[in-house]
Amino acid sequence: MFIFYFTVLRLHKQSFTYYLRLSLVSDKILFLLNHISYNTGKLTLNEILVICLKSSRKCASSVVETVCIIGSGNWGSAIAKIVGRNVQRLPNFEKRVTMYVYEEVINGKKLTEIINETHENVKYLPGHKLPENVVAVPDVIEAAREADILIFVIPHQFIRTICSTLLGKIKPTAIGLSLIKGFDQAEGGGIELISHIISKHLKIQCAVLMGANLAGEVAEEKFCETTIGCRDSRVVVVDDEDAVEICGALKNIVACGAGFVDGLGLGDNTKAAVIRLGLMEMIKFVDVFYPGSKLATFFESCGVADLITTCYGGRNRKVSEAFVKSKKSIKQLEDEMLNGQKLQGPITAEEVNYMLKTKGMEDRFPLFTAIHRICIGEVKAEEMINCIKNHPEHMVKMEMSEVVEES
Ligand SMILES: NC(=O)C1=CN([C@@H]2O[C@H](COP(=O)(O)OP(=O)(O)OC[C@H]3O[C@@H](n4cnc5c(N)ncnc54)[C@H](O)[C@@H]3O)[C@@H](O)[C@H]2O)C=CC1
Ligand SMILES: O=C(CO)COP(=O)(O)O
Repeated sequence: MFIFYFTVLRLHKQSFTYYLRLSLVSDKILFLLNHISYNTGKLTLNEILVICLKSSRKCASSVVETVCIIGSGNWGSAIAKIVGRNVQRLPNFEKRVTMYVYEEVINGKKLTEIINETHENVKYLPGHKLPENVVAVPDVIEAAREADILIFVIPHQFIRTICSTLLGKIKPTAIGLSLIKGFDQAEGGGIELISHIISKHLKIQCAVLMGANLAGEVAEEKFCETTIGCRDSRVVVVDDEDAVEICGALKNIVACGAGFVDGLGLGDNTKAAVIRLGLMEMIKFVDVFYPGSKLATFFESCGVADLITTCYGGRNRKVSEAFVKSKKSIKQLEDEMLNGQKLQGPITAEEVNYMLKTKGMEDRFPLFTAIHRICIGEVKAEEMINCIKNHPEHMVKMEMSEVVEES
């Protein structure tokens, strides 16, 4: 198994050959991203992609690929806007894109009907028109049945149900791309990556896309980067796809910590400390449980950039701040503040804690542990201060300075 990953900021003419080579096997997922280099004045990803597609064997054999988006929340709808537009202007894609919508009734009318009539997801991405070729479908089997490319973008707690519904109902040749940030609990006290659940249950390859991608800003077509992790034996770069995905899940826990700090009014210096210590725990987590990953991955968009954007502009931060100020439960605030959107951080903290506790390793990840305990009301948010002050990262530094002084 091999992987490639890239940060879109690196796209410029010099790297063209490199991407051309990669695209021969990864063209299916690259088409998503043309918006990212929007307005850079450099060779855009879309330009590269169009040329790549023309050179690919797939194009020569004129295979037409069908895309299905499984999910229609805030991020799912933003992605649908981009994908719907790109398939219209790229060859070799079926123009009709299906989008699975978890049906609900809004002001007496089904959300799927509203989307198909007004081309707007009025609940999860209001104010943005979706392309007319994006069709909302309430039955996930019907939405996915004909798809060659399945883009998974639902809150992570629903992935197992969706996978069991889709089992045996999709094309065996389909490939997956997961945009889902989170984990699931594995039997015996561990965690399972969402892309692994998809691959294992549906028996398809599944790449991941993670990055500093607040959906609202992406929908507004503001510049952003992202990181793709993709296993494909014909692509040789680094074997770090798990780390890309784990970054996306863990940063949501740290964002809750940043929200607690905001709620306590502790200021930007303290928040920066939480972000830094959170990053250190993310690195250690991957080192301990997924050894062999590359430190460089944490400096891609999926790592430090996503951590920063979520700790400043994300929903996990926002609700966690309100949690401290209001004394209501996280669940209550999620329902009151997010209008159906779902938080991933508190459940991910619980999943991670389930594993750390089973393995007797809570002490080695004190920030993740404290954030979980605060989320479930076991300790007060003020505990964050002790946790930061006594974090083992400081102890390591002290020991090192003592050694220097002694010598
Ligand atoms: N919103 C953002 O800025 C970003 C989100 N993500 C990730 O994308 C994933 C999806 O998040 P969003 O699109 O933001 O969703 P969301 O939180 O905005 O919306 C929740 C979605 O879940 C659906 N839903 C509710 N109950 C369901 C059920 N029982 N089964 C299936 N679906 C159900 C709702 O209909 C809605 O579409 C998450 O893992 C999130 O971390 C990643 C990058 C950015
Ligand atoms: O993942 C995100 C941005 O990349 C969104 O984070 P929130 O779920 O905290 O809004």
